[in-house]
Amino acid sequence: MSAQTLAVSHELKSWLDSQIARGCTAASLIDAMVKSGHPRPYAERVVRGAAGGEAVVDEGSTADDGAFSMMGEGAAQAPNTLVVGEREVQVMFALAAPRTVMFGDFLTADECDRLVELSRSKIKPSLVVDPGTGDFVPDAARTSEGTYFNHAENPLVSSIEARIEQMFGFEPRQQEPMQILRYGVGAEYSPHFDYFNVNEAGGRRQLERGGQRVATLIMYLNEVEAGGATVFPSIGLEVKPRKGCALYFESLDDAENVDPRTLHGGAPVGKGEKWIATKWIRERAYV
Ligand SMILES: O=C(O)CCC(=O)C(=O)O
Ligand SMILES: [Fe+2]
Repeated sequence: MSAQTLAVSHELKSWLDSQIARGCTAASLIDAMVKSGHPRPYAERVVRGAAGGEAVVDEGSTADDGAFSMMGEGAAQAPNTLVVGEREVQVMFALAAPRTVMFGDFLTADECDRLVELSRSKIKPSLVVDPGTGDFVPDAARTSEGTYFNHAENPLVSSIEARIEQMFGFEPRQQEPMQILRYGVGAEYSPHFDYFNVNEAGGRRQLERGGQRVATLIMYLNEVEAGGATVFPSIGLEVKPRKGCALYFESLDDAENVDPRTLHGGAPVGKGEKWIATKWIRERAYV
């Protein structure tokens, strides 16, 4: 299976074929898939492929039960382990709204160590998007240091980008470049939204670069001795960093509106340091 091939279960494929044969529109199929828990970008790509007569189904794929898309089937039926290419990713917890899922073993310990190693020499104080201009500027609310990797900058980054596509259906070009953050003792990232505010000039400027941020994946690269949780104050959720785990959340609700319940931040580190890699996902290709 190539990195670009989407995993589609045989059940989903036959359901799509039967619905298309009945004359259902692509839009209604996509809506039905979203209602049953599939991420919308995955649904759109699968349906577009199916309607064009080229539904992507891979007979030999071990991921053919749909990776993340399988999780929409309800807690009792949803698998606790997702097979993504050659990896087995654990589902640690799942919250329905805002859709938030913690995955274990998303990265290997070795992948985490290599990302930290490659970043250590090039990190600088972190920037945030200026609401007025849309430029990236330093900010007291974000006392971490950071750097980033361009798309496919090295084979490790490429393989993580491909894994995100296989797991969630987000093509690499929809993924912003991978951001790396390091927080020392006391460093934090105050609660914020990852989505852009259409009422601010800077937000509108960012929206021109591939649309809204629809989802975020925060990958934890080390064990933090104390503090450093990712906190969601509006819903009372606190996620402790665990090396190799990845926290996924969707910034848009089922009606495709930005969801203020996704307010989140990085709590101050109490002891040790905290390293994360973040992928923000756009509606369309990031330009
Ligand atoms: O440090 C954290 O846990 C949160 C990071 C974050 O919010 C982001 O990268 O957008
Ligand atoms: Fe964030």
